[in-house]
Amino acid sequence: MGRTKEDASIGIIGMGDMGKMYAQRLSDAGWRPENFESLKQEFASQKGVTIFPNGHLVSRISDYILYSVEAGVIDKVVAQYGLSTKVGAIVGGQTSCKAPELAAFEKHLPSDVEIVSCHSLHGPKVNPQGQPLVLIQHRASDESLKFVENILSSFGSKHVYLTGEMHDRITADTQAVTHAAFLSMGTAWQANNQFPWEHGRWVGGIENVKINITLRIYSNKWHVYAGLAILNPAAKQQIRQYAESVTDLYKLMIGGQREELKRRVKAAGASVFRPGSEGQDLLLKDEVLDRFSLSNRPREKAPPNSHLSLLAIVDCWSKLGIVPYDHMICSTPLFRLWLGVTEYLFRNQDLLDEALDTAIDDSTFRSDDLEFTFAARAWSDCVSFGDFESYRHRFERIAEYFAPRFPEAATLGNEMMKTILEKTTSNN
Ligand SMILES: NC(=O)C1=CN([C@@H]2O[C@H](COP(=O)(O)OP(=O)(O)OC[C@H]3O[C@@H](n4cnc5c(N)ncnc54)[C@H](OP(=O)(O)O)[C@@H]3O)[C@@H](O)[C@H]2O)C=CC1
Ligand SMILES: O=C(O)C(=O)Cc1ccc(O)cc1
Repeated sequence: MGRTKEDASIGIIGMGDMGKMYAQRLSDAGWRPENFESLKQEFASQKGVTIFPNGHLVSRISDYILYSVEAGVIDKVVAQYGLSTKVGAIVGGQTSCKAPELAAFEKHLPSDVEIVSCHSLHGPKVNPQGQPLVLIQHRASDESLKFVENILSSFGSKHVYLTGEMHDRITADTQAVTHAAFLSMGTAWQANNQFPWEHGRWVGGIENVKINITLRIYSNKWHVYAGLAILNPAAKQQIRQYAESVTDLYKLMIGGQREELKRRVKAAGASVFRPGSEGQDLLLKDEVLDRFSLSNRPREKAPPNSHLSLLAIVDCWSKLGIVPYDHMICSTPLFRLWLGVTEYLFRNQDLLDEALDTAIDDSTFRSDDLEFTFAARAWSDCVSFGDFESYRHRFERIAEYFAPRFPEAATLGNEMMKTILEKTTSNN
């Protein structure tokens, strides 16, 4: 069948945040009866978008059908609508973990249907221009891949071609472990009953990024983070290694093993931040980091921090043989910020030594670091057990604690993301 972008009909099943973002940029969209009326109103003025009452009606008329539902329900939803797919159509998914999505397609779609999946590596409020967009030619001709590429070209994203397996391995590094670190920071702050920026110890620079990103994650939907961690086989091992690195380093800190701590952290640093990179520009700089503070204390008053979360991610990358710069092409904004603050610490020897000495000499951080260690292990267990409900429970309990602060953090966080993203593109 001769398909051209102009006469193609595109259907989206799952009109949540990402589905709506796609629909606004693309064509036809479909939804289920309970949301039908409100979506019809919401999209009434959007030219070229038709809201249908369910996924059957979307599937039977669309040339490209995109499932944009929670990763945890993909099998159920494809089982529901897959058989209604138009003969010869192409199907894809926008879920964050491809193993269950592609398995659902193989299991439930008729054999004449081709499969080209995708994944926008950013949230629904980030401008897709220049951000990575993964394309997976799973069961499709080159012509069909081109057709999908053409449809999605209006996003202006950078196309990255991967298999489903490669996608899951890379996003376990870039997304799942990054989220585990920020989730653990929020858990530790909540356990110690502190809004960190109201506390003299948590101000300026790196701390701004930690706080803003943590609040950003907790103000989002739990299922996005649960799905991409629990359903991704590679993520469990990596999150476990992060928790082990946190625990090992914490034990060295409370044991007063300065030399061993320094040796281990510096060896890890040398394997991640290879010699020769000293002259390169840092992803993040002081003036950018300092601009987005929820606290009103100036930088000079910011006392040193042990930065256990950052020391541990470098130890974790080193233990897993991960060179994070290799993943830049397939990175999310949060990952680039996370790498940016880590690099900021590790490429400044004075700052790194100060953090390591603080970790040994200054007991002010012990209770925070203890709670952080508990939290990293608890999130790792939660992901390993694969229990969505306990993940949800943990996430929502902590989100509730920070909820009164979401509005101010969102305003500042959005500005911070925008400014920092301009400086940390996936080209770096
Ligand atoms: N948010 C993000 O930052 C990103 C998310 N993703 C991925 O995109 C996917 C969607 O995420 P997001 O949009 O944020 O989440 P949302 O919760 O906003 O959207 C999911 C949507 O799927 C709908 N849905 C569930 N079951 C059905 C069904 N049987 N028929 C029709 N619709 C159904 C839900 O409807 P209802 O609410 O009525 O149940 C909901 O509107 C996820 O897999 C996520 O991992 C990818 C990149 C970024
Ligand atoms: O940047 C991040 O890691 C986010 O938290 C936003 C996000 C969430 C899920 C995705 O599949 C892609 C991006």
